[in-house]
Amino acid sequence: MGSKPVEDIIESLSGVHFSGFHLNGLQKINTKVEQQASVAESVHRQPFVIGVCGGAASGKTTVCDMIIEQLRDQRVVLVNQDSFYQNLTPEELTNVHEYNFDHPDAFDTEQLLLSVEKLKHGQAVNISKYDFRTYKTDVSKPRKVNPSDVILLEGILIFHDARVRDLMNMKIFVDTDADVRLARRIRRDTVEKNRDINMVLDQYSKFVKPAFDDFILPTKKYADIIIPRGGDNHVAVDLIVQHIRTKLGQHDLCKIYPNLYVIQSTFQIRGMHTLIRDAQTTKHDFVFYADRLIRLVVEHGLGHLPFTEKQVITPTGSVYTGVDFCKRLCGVSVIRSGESMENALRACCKGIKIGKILIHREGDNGQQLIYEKLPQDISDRHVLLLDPILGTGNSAVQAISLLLKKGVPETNIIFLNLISAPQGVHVVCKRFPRIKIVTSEIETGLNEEFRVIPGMGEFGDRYFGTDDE
Ligand SMILES: Nc1ncnc2c1ncn2[C@@H]1O[C@H](COP(=O)(O)OP(=O)(O)O)[C@@H](O)[C@H]1O
Ligand SMILES: Nc1ccn([C@@H]2O[C@H](COP(=O)(O)O)[C@@H](O)[C@H]2O)c(=O)n1
Ligand SMILES: [Mg+2]
Repeated sequence: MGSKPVEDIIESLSGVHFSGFHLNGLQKINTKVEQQASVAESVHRQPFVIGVCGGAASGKTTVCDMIIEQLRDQRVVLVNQDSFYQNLTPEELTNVHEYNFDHPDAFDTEQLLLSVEKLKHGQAVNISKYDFRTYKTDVSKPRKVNPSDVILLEGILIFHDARVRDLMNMKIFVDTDADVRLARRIRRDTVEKNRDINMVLDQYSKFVKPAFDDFILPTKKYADIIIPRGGDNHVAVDLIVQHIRTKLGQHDLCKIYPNLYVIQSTFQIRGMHTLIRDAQTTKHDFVFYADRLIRLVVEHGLGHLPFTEKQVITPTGSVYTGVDFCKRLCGVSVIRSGESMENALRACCKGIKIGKILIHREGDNGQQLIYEKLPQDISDRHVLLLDPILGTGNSAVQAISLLLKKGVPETNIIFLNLISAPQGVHVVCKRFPRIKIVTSEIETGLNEEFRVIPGMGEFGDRYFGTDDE
């Protein structure tokens, strides 16, 4: 390898980076679909689970409906604790007015746990709807509940069992005055459930009120958020939805590594990814949409540079207090695919110096740095390291190690890429906890050939058009 000229190596670069599968035949991709799907299943994103508790008729369902309505662009499912009411024995059915529907034992909590755990792990479950008239859960055809981004768990005793509470990422208690709850309950039970008002009042004083005091109210302390006035409280619901959106926008890895930034996904961004990941996309379109995405990543990365305050006078003679760009910066591209990001960086930072690093994989010896050309004063600069794909993290570790050896402080390095495999993120973030990584999507993982999946193929070949047969 030592005798091979740099140009030859650049020519034969497909396979240098562990990034994306080679486009050497769709058959290869097809035979791997099953395996990729199983990997995808095992590393699926954890849904955000929200528990909504409160007394009967406090407005739990109403609050859930409001959240679902506001999150209509997300996949949200509502799981009602009512669906896990135990079926009554014939004897209990005969004396149904003596049955305590507000006691924790009235629910099949083991079944509820099983269902929610399955949903959390990305599996669909069948959940029956509870029928308040027949007191049965199995009368109607069970509803197939698919795994979703958000799971709302609603019920009077949903905070009672610690194991169920532990499945929740957020706990909401709907706090509505007892008289309002009673008034609503009377209306609901007499009108919707066709029950006799005396029975409703009897049930309330015998079971509902004592159970509220003994089992429901004591779980209010577990709530992260208490909503007074239930569905009338639009401000509280708006804040909750905002929080859920922030959490959904964050990849689980961002919670582990605070220096990992995944740019906020939009349908435009998803659309661009769809195009560049499609093996059928033409070179022209690939370059066009990759450039758009790269520009977004670069702009986001620049946002992490330090700034100084600056005041200017506007044409109206007013003072505008703004900021001045960081001047001491440079780019470093990892040849060859990283060079695809240089134009976007130049377009954003006029006259920016851009250095280059070439890393090659040789046999089983791992990555080898074989070429570097960096600005002499690089140790005084903030460095934007450019490589569109973070796969195993081996190339990134080589590149970052070189920068550190050149005296660049770890905190001055911002690594920009289009897609990152979790494995690469772990490797880089653990080894260099103070660098920043900015990416536009986190991948499912790596296949057995260490290629990123779902990935987008050999980026350099597709971008520079060297993947033609
Ligand atoms: N803010 C509100 N104003 C008026 N009626 C309401 C309000 N919130 C809920 N309700 C009514 O009260 C009843 C109980 O509300 P619901 O959301 O089903 O409570 P829960 O799920 O806690 O039992 C329903 O008939 C609903 O239409
Ligand atoms: N067969 C049943 C089952 C339950 N209840 C009452 O429903 C209340 C819980 O439902 P929410 O929608 O209000 O959360 C609870 O207070 C039970 O008493 C019932 O009346 N009949
Ligand atoms: Mg309800």
